Amino acid sequence: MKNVLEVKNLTKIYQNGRGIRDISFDILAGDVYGFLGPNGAGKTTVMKIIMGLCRAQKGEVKIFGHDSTTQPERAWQHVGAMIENAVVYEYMSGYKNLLLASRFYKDVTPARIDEVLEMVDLAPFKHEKAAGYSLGMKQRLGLAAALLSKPKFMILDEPTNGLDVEGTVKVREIIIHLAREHQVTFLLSSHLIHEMQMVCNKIGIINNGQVIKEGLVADLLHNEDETLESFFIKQIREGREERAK
Ligand SMILES: Nc1ncnc2c1ncn2[C@@H]1O[C@H](COP(=O)(O)OP(=O)(O)OP(=O)(O)O)[C@@H](O)[C@H]1O
Repeated sequence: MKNVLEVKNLTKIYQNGRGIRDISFDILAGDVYGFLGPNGAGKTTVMKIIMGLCRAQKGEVKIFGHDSTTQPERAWQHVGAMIENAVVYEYMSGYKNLLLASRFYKDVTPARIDEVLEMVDLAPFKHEKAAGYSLGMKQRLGLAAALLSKPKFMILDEPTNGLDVEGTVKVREIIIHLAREHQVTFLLSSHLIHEMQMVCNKIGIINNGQVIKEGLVADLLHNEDETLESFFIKQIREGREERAK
């Protein structure tokens, strides 16, 4: 199985002394990799570095074998990402927002814009100004933008942030469909651990800027009663007790 993402010894310490330390992990083709961690653990920082939105002090990132610092265009060529909040121009319609986003890519046609609007259930609202969209609709517009170029690897930071139950289920269905039918590989972060258990085959738990546990969900959960949520809480509490010693 080929490596889609290789992260090695990534370190970034902000001026306040917080950040991430020596983070390493790989994502293989076909993985739906869930990044789990409490608030402030470092998930967004890792994703931002992978996408070149901030710079690491140490370490390297390779995407499809291309170094993100020395070969950024090749590294990000087949990547779709939504990190932190969706970038939405409020004074434009949903459709025009996507038209603007499509200029970054060579082959995105108006038909593809309509296709992604359908996928995220925004087609009926496509000519309305985004200023009138709810938070969940803006989030779905951001996801539509990330889907535009038919990426082979998607990085989604809290993709269900602000979505209602139906929106959350919709995002889950999109991820499962793309992973199964189109072999799209994913790196996802979410606080909704139950959601992550439904879509991810592999997880990495990050706490205090370090990966403290990683593996296939099927290998990590030892008995039928154990859920990803109970496993996660156990790891975080054990880590806290260890640090208190
Ligand atoms: N620009 C910044 N300046 C200073 N500190 C920062 C900055 N961005 C993040 N941090 C700190 O780095 C640590 C990791 O933050 P990060 O946003 O990566 O965590 P996270 O796991 O994504 O959190 P959340 O689940 O709350 O989104 C936190 O302690 C945070 O306060």
